[in-house]
Amino acid sequence: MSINTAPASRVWHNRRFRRLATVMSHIASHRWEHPASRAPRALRRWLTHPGSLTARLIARFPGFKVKLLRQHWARPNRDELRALGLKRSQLAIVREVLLMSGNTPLVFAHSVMPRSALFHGYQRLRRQGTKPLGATLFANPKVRRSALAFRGLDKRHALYRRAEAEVGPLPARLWARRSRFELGQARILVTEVFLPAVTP
Ligand SMILES: C=C(O[C@@H]1C=C(C(=O)O)C=C[C@H]1O)C(=O)O
Repeated sequence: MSINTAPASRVWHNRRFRRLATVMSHIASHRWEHPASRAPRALRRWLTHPGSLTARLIARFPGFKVKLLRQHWARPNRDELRALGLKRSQLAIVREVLLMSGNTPLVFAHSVMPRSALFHGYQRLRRQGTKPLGATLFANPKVRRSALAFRGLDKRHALYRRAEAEVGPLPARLWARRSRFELGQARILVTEVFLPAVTP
């Protein structure tokens, strides 16, 4: 019977390396990334569509409507603060909607609009109501959109849990995209979580 005679230090280093590899792969699977290559093929065209998601949904689904869930002052999630360059203490208006086809939810959208953006550039968004955000943003030629970033979401992510709270049980993994809409110095962050009905 061979006994593992590797010096204790090498065993320790292997354990440490395995732990580091586990942490790195956890971070990697929880990073917003640019290629949507890991997303299901059927969803990739939706995820990477550069234009208005509202317009694309209206073209493909009957009875489009925006169900406003809430639009309130709140503290953005930690990864949203980073994406908008905000400090932890800074509040923003958080707008959450379901984009629907009749009574079927298609997308859970979560938009973060910092106070500075609402008073310097995006004044009209304070009273957006059930008018799709995209109708306002894409109508303004001065608005610039950042590159789209993508990630898979599961129960560990706050936006997965919010979507599930609104629409009920969901598949274990959803795919989302997000981008910044910039108007001069003003910027808002829009995240769209795609629900199963988008790719029936
Ligand atoms: C940015 C767009 O606006 C859509 C409508 C939203 C809303 O009304 O809150 C939020 C995100 C988008 O899915 C778009 O149509 O691309």
